[in-house]
Amino acid sequence: MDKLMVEGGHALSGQVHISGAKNSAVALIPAAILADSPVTIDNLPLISDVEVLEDLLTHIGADVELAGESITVDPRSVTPMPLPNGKVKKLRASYYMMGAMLGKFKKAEIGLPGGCNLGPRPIDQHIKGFEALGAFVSNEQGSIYLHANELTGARIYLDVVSVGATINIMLAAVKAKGRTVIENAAKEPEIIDVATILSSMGAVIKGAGTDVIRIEGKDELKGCAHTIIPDRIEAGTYMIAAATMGSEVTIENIIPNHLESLTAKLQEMGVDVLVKDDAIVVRSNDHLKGVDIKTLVHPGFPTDLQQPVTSLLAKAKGTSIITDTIYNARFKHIDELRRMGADIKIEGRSAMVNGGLKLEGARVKASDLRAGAALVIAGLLADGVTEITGLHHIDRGYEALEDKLIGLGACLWREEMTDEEQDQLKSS
Ligand SMILES: CC(=O)N[C@H]1[C@@H](OP(=O)(O)OP(=O)(O)OC[C@H]2O[C@@H](n3ccc(=O)[nH]c3=O)[C@H](O)[C@@H]2O)O[C@H](CO)[C@@H](O)[C@@H]1O
Ligand SMILES: C=C(OP(=O)(O)O)C(=O)O
Repeated sequence: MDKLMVEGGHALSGQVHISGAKNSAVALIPAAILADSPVTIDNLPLISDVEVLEDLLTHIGADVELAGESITVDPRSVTPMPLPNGKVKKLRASYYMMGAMLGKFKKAEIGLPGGCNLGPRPIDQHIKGFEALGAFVSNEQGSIYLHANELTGARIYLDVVSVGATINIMLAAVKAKGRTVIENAAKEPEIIDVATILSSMGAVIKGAGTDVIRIEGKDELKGCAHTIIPDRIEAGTYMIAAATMGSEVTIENIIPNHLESLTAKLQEMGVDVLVKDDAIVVRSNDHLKGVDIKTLVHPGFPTDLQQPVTSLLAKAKGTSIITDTIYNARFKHIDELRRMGADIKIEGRSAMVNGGLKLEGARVKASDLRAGAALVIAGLLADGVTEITGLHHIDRGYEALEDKLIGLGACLWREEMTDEEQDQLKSS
């Protein structure tokens, strides 16, 4: 088991290339089994969530071939084999195997998903959607059992705007008889990406990216080729790192309007942000001021950038309040930032950051993916060396994080943990 050592104080400059979106990739790979012939997906992020999904698809009989950042899934031998806990627990998005297998086979047996521990993450809206399409759903001993005699299109109003439920219902509904309408649907760019691949397979989907999505089910879907959109959260993480430590950093291979809410907040703080066609240039300075931020569904400020941006707010002078309206317990990074000298208090769903204090390197633990990103950014800023454990969380969602940061001039490296350190980590 490794820990990440980050030596702070090095300015960042240069270009960083952004990978394909994790939250698209993890839906597109399960979607591939809906086709009757091979599906090729390009711009694949090389992250552990993707590796686990490849294993899950292989386990159910798909022929999966990887070539660099391209994956080809031949779904012709796939069977509705149960996917119990184990690998399924390693990521959140294994829940997309429910929608995809229900659509394909009218049955599925899948362990409850894992993913970042951000407080309660129910899947009641996914289940409500599957039931509306005609599935019988039960939850026994940590697994969800789904089966349907027939899937029939339905009108489904989501009580909570949910990315996962919207996509999962789309995956099942493309194979249902007749029309499905999802109301109060999520509008994140990854939903449009899923609609695009399903449309390339021959599905008819209208309204993805708005809060009403209409789907005409099809008996057969064909193979296709698809390129994943850039990862707006990875891009946002590098924008925040650049705003924290950058002289001039260009974030390349992105769709800038996916990042408007972050761009606006950075500008409000006094960061110079130049938006180009497929890149953003971030120039920082030492006179940043604190701002208030509220996370919202897209196109609002993404909850997945709430933790990384907290490290930047710790640098900015004055008080900032950051409120997470999506997850009320997404604050496990705060204790660790405090260990590094940050002055942050939590009140309900908000963190109050008294910024402008010096941070010192410390031993800290990443409790989840974006907490890890927050600690790396704090480590870049802090005096001395920060030791970060819990790297498996970071590896779920950031391709080549160290290489990309080293390319910008940061100083960081992995070291193997001693047996004693591993024991301490397990008992903490
Ligand atoms: C793999 C993936 O794409 N993960 C993203 C996805 O997670 P995920 O799809 O799990 O998040 P949702 O959009 O579903 O969750 C939004 C909110 O709705 C609640 N909820 C959700 C479903 C449900 O059935 N019932 C319910 O109450 C959740 O607890 C949460 O408070 O969107 C989140 C919100 O943008 C992001 O943080 C995650 O990075
Ligand atoms: C919360 C996240 O991921 P997941 O939903 O996969 O746990 C994230 O990407 O920040």
